[in-house]
Amino acid sequence: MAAVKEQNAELAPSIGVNNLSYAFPDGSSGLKGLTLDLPPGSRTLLIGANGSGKTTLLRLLSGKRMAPASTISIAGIDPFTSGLEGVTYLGLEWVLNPIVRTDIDVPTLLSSVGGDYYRDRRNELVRILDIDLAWRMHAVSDGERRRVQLAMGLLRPWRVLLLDEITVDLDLLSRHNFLQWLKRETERRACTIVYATHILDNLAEWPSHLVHMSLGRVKKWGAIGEVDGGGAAGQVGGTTTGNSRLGQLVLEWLQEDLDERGPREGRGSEGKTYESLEGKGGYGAESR
Ligand SMILES: Nc1ncnc2c1ncn2[C@@H]1O[C@H](COP(=O)(O)OP(=O)(O)OP(=O)(O)O)[C@@H](O)[C@H]1O
Repeated sequence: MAAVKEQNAELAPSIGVNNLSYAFPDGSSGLKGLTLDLPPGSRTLLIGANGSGKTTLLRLLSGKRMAPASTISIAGIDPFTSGLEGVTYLGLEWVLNPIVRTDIDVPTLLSSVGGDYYRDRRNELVRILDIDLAWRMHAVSDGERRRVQLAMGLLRPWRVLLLDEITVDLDLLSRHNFLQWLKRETERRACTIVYATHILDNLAEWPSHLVHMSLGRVKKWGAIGEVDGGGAAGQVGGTTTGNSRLGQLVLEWLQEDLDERGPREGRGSEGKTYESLEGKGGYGAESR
């Protein structure tokens, strides 16, 4: 198992940033002299105040904004000039896509982004994100909608995932399960994650690297433990602060609620699962 993890980590893309400065079209300065070297298979948390430049950096890494030549390389390739395959950026624009507010059902939506092809991933994401296949998207809550969006965005097996806080609508247990799934992805596949977030609950064991951004600069970065002298895990999500103790308590409450509810099958959701739909000759059955 350890050997598999190491092999996956070696094959995953590295992310390099070399003295990157960026000015917005209006001339204002966005980033100043950033240098980073995030290793293959790493899970990096981008930490910084509102306006510190996290989104700007992620958009540059994704190739959505053009960085000066030779300042960014992903697996050795400039993402803007070479249009890298396998880089998934999930941020605000993606969240605002109107399709997920129309009167459309979940299986059709997932099918439209390759769900029938990536069947195992689709079923796993539906389970991990606790999605009800009977939902219609014009009549779900914000968090339910976000879960379906996440399943859509993560379905294709990305090699680099750039997440700009898109878990704000998830309840504590859903977010916890989602973050654990992301961690497993980096352990079983060759992939690398950069995640900008303000929500540090349940993240103690998650990151391999931290980047601290302030006013368009990187103030500190490195492997967790090097950056903070080994203290961040306790502060971020351990049992040393009142906030994380509260987080733990809420997590347990939600888990109890879920346990009381039991599995979806047989309660109010028409008993729908992908397995049952396929068994009844429903979605995707003919392509089996
Ligand atoms: N298109 C733009 N033109 C000019 N300035 C911009 C533009 N977009 C963002 N900025 C400015 O750049 C700075 C960095 O913004 P950015 O969105 O990268 O911050 P952030 O760290 O992601 O913040 P948050 O935590 O609030 O999401 C901010 O001060 C913002 O006002």
